[in-house]
Amino acid sequence: MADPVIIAVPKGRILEDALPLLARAGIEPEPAFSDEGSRALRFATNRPDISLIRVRAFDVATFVAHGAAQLGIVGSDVLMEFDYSELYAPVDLGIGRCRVSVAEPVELAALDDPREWSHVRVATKYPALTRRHFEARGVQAECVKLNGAMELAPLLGLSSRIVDLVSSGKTLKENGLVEIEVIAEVSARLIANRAAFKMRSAQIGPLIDAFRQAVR
Ligand SMILES: Nc1ncnc2c1ncn2[C@@H]1O[C@H](COP(=O)(O)OP(=O)(O)OP(=O)(O)O)[C@@H](O)[C@H]1O
Ligand SMILES: O=P(O)(O)OC[C@H]1O[C@H](OP(=O)(O)OP(=O)(O)O)[C@H](O)[C@@H]1O
Repeated sequence: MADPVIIAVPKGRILEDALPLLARAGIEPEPAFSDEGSRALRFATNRPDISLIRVRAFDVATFVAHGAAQLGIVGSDVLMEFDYSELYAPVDLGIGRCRVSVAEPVELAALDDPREWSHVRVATKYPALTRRHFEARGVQAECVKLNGAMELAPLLGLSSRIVDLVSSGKTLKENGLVEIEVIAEVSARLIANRAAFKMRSAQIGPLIDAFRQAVR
């Protein structure tokens, strides 16, 4: 039998919504997969030709881009940050909906005019996306890379603005920040390694179709 197709799935918040989607696509992982307490990283499924790995959200794109996994589920925020040419993102899965936005303290927003900026210092998990966004309108962005808790940066003087994910807006509100600009809408995508998609189309093509059907 051909090697199993490996699907990389992020742990964290997308995992919960990804499980019903996998089930609708006919993929039932072994029970340990949805047990956050399990230390295993690779899991079997009801399909002997498919196995799953559970990795950090940003690493899903890396595993698939390098062909270590053939398919993956990842937020479009991650795809925009990395911009990997080896990835093909054929299906919008409609889960993990949020937006990438610029935010700043309420008091600053009352006086601020973003059209006058020529330079901005931003704390973010998305430095490439942020630089690209501001460059497009002639603003130089100096990014301080953080991996979480971006909302603390303005409170503690690390940067006056942040670029982060916003969904309900609760995190911004509780930290005295307001959204001043939406950079992009985000949702999770099914991604495929382009070379694997070409070389193993008989295995991977029907799986992509199964995900397409599952989101209908
Ligand atoms: N508030 C949110 N609402 C909806 N989707 C979100 C939200 N926050 C994050 N996401 C989506 O879920 C993905 C993973 O986010 P999550 O917060 O689980 O990762 P993380 O904890 O930052 O990851 P890691 O622990 O690997 O750094 C994001 O890339 C994004 O696409
Ligand atoms: O607008 P809201 O509904 O409040 O959601 C936004 C929050 O969700 C994400 O963080 P998450 O909770 O995933 O934690 P993290 O800091 O580990 O990324 C994001 O980084 C924001 O902090």
